[in-house]
Amino acid sequence: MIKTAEVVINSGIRNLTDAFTYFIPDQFSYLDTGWRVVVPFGSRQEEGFVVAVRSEPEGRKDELKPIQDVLDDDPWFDDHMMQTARWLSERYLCTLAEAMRLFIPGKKGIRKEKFYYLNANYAGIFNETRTENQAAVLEWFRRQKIVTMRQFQKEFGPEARSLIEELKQRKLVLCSSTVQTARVNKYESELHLALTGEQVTGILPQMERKPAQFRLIQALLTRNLTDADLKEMKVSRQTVKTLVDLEMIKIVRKQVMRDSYQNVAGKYQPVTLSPEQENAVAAIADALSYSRFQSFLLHGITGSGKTEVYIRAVAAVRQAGKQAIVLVPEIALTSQLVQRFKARFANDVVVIHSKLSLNERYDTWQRIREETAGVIIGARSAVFAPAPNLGIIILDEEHEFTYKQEESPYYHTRDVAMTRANLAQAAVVLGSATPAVETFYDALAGRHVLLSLPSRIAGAVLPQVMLVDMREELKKGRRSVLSTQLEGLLRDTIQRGEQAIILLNRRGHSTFVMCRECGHVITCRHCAVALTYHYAAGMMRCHYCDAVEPVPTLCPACRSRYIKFFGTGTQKVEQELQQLFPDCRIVRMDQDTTHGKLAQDAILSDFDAGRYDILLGTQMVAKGHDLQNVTAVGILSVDTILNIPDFRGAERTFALITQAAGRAGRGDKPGKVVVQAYNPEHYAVCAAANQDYSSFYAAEIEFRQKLLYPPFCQLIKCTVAAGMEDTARRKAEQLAAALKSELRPDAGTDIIGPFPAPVLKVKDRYRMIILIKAGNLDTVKEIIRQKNWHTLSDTVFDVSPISVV
Ligand SMILES: Nc1ncnc2c1ncn2[C@@H]1O[C@H](COP(=O)(O)OP(=O)(O)OP(=O)(O)O)[C@@H](O)[C@H]1O
Ligand SMILES: [Zn+2]
Repeated sequence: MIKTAEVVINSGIRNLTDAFTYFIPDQFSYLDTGWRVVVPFGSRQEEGFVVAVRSEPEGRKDELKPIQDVLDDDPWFDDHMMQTARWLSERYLCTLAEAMRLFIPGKKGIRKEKFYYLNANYAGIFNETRTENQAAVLEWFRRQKIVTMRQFQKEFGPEARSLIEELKQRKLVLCSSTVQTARVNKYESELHLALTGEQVTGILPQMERKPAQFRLIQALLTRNLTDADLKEMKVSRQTVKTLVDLEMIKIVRKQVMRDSYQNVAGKYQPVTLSPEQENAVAAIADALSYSRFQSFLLHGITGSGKTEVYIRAVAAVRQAGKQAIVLVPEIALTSQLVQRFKARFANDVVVIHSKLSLNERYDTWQRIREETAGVIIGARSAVFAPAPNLGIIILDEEHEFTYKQEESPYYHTRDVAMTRANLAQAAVVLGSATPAVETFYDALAGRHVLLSLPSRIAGAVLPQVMLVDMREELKKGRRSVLSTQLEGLLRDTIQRGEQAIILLNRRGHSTFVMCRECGHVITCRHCAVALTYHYAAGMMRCHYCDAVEPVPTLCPACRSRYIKFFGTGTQKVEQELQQLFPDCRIVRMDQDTTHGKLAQDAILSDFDAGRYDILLGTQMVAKGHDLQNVTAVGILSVDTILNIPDFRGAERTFALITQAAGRAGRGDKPGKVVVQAYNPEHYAVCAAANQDYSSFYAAEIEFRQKLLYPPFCQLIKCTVAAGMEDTARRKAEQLAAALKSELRPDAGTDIIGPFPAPVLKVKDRYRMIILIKAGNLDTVKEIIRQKNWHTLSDTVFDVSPISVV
């Protein structure tokens, strides 16, 4: 019998749904499910994941290719990860490899490197073809034996590439490639004593005449020393060498873990929990003590102290020797939370985010796997952190849409968290002031234990909200984007030396550029949307594909000169504010001002330190910040979201207004909020102005039930894209027809569309949408899988989409 492995290939190719069988050579006989390996695949070498091993008859050996190499010292995927990956691939219609790669740092575990060497038979050809230049290169090659392109470029500069190509064509130089793990460990040497303490005491007196050696040995008696320590102690290399040669001390190579958050620290100020916090913590701790799966919805109004509850729950988990994953919607906007956790748990905390280098990511993964890190903070991908001993997963601001991945696999972090925790018999805490409608529905149905924090900490109250009807303002002849009421509120606030936040969910200066004569709106060449005017850059920009164009002086349609800017973005509001309050210090925060790595952090901490009076920006300004001196918030026409034809429009509007309003009056001074709306009668706007989740939920759940939307049905959004509008339409119609004919009429499934996406063209691709609604998606998914529709290159199936448009 021989041993074989079923391997899925980590190549990122979506239509590679099958596993391939490889022969396991004797030296790798220990291989089992979950190992990462290198296998020959076509003419290349690829990374593969072993998903099963078998014994097969000897005869099979000749048909199979062998596994070439093994990537790690132990299996990367444990049993729970494997099960979670299988579940992901079932639920979200992706391949097993696509699901498994979510668990590894970076998308690939291997790196390919090409190297070049002289053709062994070169001598003959060499003599005929030498030019001076080539001779020099060949001579260099002969000395180097094997070179990489990088080494070659270093020696021969920018011409290197064409030189090598030429030599390759003449067969003077040959090329081959190797595969290496993508990971590069970092090591540091450390000095240790090679003698026992007793031996040292014996010889120390004799060393007094050698003060440098004496000092070094004495220091080593208390601790091991790094290079940095030696430098500081001014110990010379010679001293070290002498003692090493005498075998009194030894140099030990030690792996160092890179951690860019190592120096983030703060002082933890223990607080006395409010009775409600106390209840919540007790309920979670109770579930933890039984080590069984339990999920909680922590519904606490803004400023009710949810973070403190998370910290206590995590402390309980750590005390039990288990690990905690704390998920946040966006790491760049969460430095306050990270600081509070670092203050409490110091370097037991690791932070995962997209800007980590691949190597730091590997180090972080290692610390998690070895359980030397117990608190893992990160955005959605951190739900895949390889914690072997999981006790709790927390989702802060669980309603945020960033928890849904908008590319394949289209997973929702909340669902993954529930699945992982269930396997690990761990707890899940979903925290929010404005829970997702589906989450609250599940809590009422008993699927999550509902914990409430109905009041703000330490007697602080929710801010007073004033709802302003902007249509009335216009009737009164006020054309400014700021209502009279908001202008008054800002004036008072600044006069008192307090701060204000203004939210507008559109960046740029003007949201479209139009010819007044013929009505022509300037649109992107690649996308079916109007270009936005950006004042600072003096350019128009597409918010879908980032294309930039100059503002024309003449209308491209009618040659008129009456080009005008319409609509309002954050840049324009900034100008208007500056005109109204010339002495006021204003800072803007939106995608245009936050390109740098820590720009958002810097803006927030400057604002918190009082270096500005007004913080103005897109939704970024509304998220979770706890700023003591902010007493006023202005919310400008956020209800335009309601015009987007999507069933989550009301939920988004309610959450955004409530969260933004919740930034006011968190310190000891009361807050005031002005909400400017064009739809002030809409239940989402009214309920948000009253900061009343229950009345919003009651209205919203009725709407969802009436029109049959989640949680009363399940959805798949299918998008068909093509370079030509006709092609996209035809393909979508064919797919919709095929779906309908495959489904039995009584299957309780509804196929809607195809209809054009609201922005029909993005990046030169036309997009048609088909919506599949069903009480249960199992049959539909089975059909899609059988027909292999999910592997079509121009078709995407988004299971449980965040929006239907
Ligand atoms: N028991 C307590 N005693 C005193 N202060 C507390 C207590 N619990 C929390 N706080 C403080 O109250 C403030 C609000 O808490 P926190 O930021 O956790 O609220 P939150 O519920 O997360 O709010 P949001 O949903 O608006 O982000 C913080 O400054 C926090 O330090
Ligand atoms: Zn565009």
